[in-house]
Amino acid sequence: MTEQPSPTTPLSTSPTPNTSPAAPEFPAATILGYPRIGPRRELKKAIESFWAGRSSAADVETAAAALRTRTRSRLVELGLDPSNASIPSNFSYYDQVLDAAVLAGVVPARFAHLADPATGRLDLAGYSTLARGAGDDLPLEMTKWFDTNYHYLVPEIGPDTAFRFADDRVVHEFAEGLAEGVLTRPVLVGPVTFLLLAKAADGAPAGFAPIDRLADLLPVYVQLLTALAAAGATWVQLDEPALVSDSIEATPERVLAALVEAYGVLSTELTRPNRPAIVVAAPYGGLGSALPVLASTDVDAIAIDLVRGAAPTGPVAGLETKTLVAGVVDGHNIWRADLGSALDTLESLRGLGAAAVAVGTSTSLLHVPHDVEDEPALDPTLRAWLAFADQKVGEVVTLSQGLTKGRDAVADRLEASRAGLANRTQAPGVVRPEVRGRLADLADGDFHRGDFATRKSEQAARLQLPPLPTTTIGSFPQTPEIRKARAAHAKGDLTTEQYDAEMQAEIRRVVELQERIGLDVLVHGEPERNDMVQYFAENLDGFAATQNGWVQSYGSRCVRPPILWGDVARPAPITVRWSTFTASLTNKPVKGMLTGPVTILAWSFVRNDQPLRDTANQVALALRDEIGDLEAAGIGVVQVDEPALRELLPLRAADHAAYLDWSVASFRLATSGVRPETQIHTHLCYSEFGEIFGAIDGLDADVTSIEAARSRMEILADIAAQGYQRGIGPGVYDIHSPRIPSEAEVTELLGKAVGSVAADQLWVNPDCGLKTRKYDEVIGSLEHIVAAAKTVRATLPA
Ligand SMILES: CN1c2c(nc(N)[nH]c2=O)NC[C@@H]1CNc1ccc(C(=O)N[C@@H](CCC(=O)N[C@@H](CCC(=O)N[C@@H](CCC(=O)O)C(=O)O)C(=O)O)C(=O)O)cc1
Ligand SMILES: N[C@@H](CCS)C(=O)O
Ligand SMILES: [Zn+2]
Repeated sequence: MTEQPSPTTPLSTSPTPNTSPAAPEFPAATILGYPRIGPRRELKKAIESFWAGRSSAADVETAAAALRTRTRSRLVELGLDPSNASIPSNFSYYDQVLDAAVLAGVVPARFAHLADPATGRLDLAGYSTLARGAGDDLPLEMTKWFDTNYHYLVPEIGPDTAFRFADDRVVHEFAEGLAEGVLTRPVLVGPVTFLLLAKAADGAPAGFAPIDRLADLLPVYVQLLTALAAAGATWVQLDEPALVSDSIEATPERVLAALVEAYGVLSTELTRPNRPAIVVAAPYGGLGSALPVLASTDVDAIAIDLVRGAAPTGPVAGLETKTLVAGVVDGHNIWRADLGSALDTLESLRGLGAAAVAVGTSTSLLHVPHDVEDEPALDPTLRAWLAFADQKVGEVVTLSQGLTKGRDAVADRLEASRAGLANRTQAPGVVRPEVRGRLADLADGDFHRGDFATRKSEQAARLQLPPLPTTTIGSFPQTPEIRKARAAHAKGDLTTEQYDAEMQAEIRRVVELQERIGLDVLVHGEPERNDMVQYFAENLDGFAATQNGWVQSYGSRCVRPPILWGDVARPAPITVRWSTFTASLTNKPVKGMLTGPVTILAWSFVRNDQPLRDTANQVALALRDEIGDLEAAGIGVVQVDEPALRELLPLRAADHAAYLDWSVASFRLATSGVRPETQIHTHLCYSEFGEIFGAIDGLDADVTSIEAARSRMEILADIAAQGYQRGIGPGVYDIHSPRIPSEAEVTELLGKAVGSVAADQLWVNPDCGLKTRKYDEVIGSLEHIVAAAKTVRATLPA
């Protein structure tokens, strides 16, 4: 964030014809992006230290620059060419969509005072405030990035938003690479996706959509491309994943028209060498009808996802002037590629008539950990089946050599790939007959509970709850002490007995706190869990956990997705001792807490050798046994979280029904073995749920808690309109923000809720778990929630 960008100049209204000289050759091997957080989460540590006031913005910049240097030199070492734009420059301090907003000066009015009045630029503190909020000023909304566990910040755009080229960090980082002898390829969110992912700013007239502002935004991209060309960039990558999704709030015609307009302007308004050559990348799925449209524009290369999407079956008009970048190496999962069949695919693409075919990854490698060689504790047999980001770079390089020099040139690596895959099918644990037998014996009755009315009255008699019962979603703050204890236990500095005693002490504190605040259904707070998926994976057969396999989930927050490699079974009860210990501390009902099968799959790297339905049902059977044990131990309420139910929804509408069929069935398989008086809850968050409302109903949970605070309960009207009968807990406290909602605010939200759904359906709870919050925020918020529930209860007819 150093140099001054040039002031905005208006675009001429009639594009000049494209008279550019031929584009420079696209690199034969590339990746669409590389992890940004660092192999030891260096960026997370640097930025969190800045937020905590322990270091300066300059310290963060030093750490970030070191990370970028390391990335460039590592990619050269792995075989990418430093001289031909094969190395992406895709750094971000928090999120690439936020970066695009900041680049274009899209700062919501509530944060406008943070920007430099002359340039519109934000410093690191201002940039962080957009992401994290300040006082009563809410941060940008965060939501799922396509069907991944990455989350982006949603830009707010209105009819009057002034676009300007406000931040040239991308240019600066390009120049930084060049100074080190590496000609990188800057990567940005493309203009169409940027606007399609944005939401209308508050106060925008009905019917306004951010994509209506495309013509006003494009001059910023023109200026950016000009600045990049002046700095020496030969290629720029514009990511347009919105093109592969049907869940975008615009008609397909509108999206395609925007595509033509955007790339028409960008490729003809400027002629090379006044702009870099443009590669448009479409990760996460097939382009469908957008491919011929994109091919008809003057962009210079198109990167397609051939892991999720299929190659076109015949020549595509317009491709003859473009490079087709074939994403044959999976950027989204960690299995080693079948190099032989990838080469078959690459060779077949020659028939499409493209000017050249280059080898790439299907998506950015943002979604996979850095290096499998950094996992010394992994079983060597399993390790040989895996490719993390660094190994995928090697695969891309090998494939490009195979494509250009012939298979003989890479025969040894093709053979190693084949042998690795052959061994995978034979290894012990991959197929367990007893698990397969149990699945084969399932009958329809295993997926259904009895009727809801009976369940409702039996549960009411057992639980004796007041109207508008209050509860939380499960986790309480994961304090540094808890994390330190877990790290010490892992190192052997704390015995298991000592560790368990510390966790029990934490549970005792959490129970006392909930009783003091007056919550109705208590939780144990999940202190013993490093993560809601990893913890279960560590306790189930068929999974492996990593030590350093961190993947960015949002901002500075990371996860270590487990590797689901074999048939899944539960060797012993997992949560029962924690829940029964909790129940022994209180007379109030205690809610057992589990993660559901779909979410366990969504947040793991899942085996790709059998249908997801079968893997989900294996996980579901393990959970069904766990729920049975909780019930037998006297736990009357069990919550099975499915925050990722919406995340795995396929991007193409045609694939929805099949997905919802298996995902809903796996939840029901997990939860339908209980007696009517046992209350099953589920919890959903991090997404818009309108599209899958029928599936939520189909889960047949007695109570569903759902994110709603930020959208001010809008979802409830839909729920009521659909005749939903079961319990519903719309979140009244946005846990993504450090802000403590006032009692009056929660009372107002609850008042709205009782106006939408029947009071006897309504539960009162936060939006999500409290693990990322601090105790001082949580205590105040929960006190306000309980007080508001009491106030609204008093208004209900007797
Ligand atoms: C609910 N969400 C989740 C998603 N995905 C998951 N897999 N899990 C989720 O909960 N997706 C949607 C949402 C939002 N996403 C996230 C993702 C990540 C976090 C989060 O808080 N991550 C933590 C790391 C959690 C973890 O694994 N903790 C471990 C290790 C902790 C650690 O860093 N240890 C230190 C040593 C400790 C010390 O000495 O102080 C180390 O290893 O260096 C644990 O607790 O044991 C994060 O910090 O990023 C939240 C929501
Ligand atoms: N039970 C989990 C759900 C998060 S989505 C928690 O409370 O953290
Ligand atoms: Zn949640």
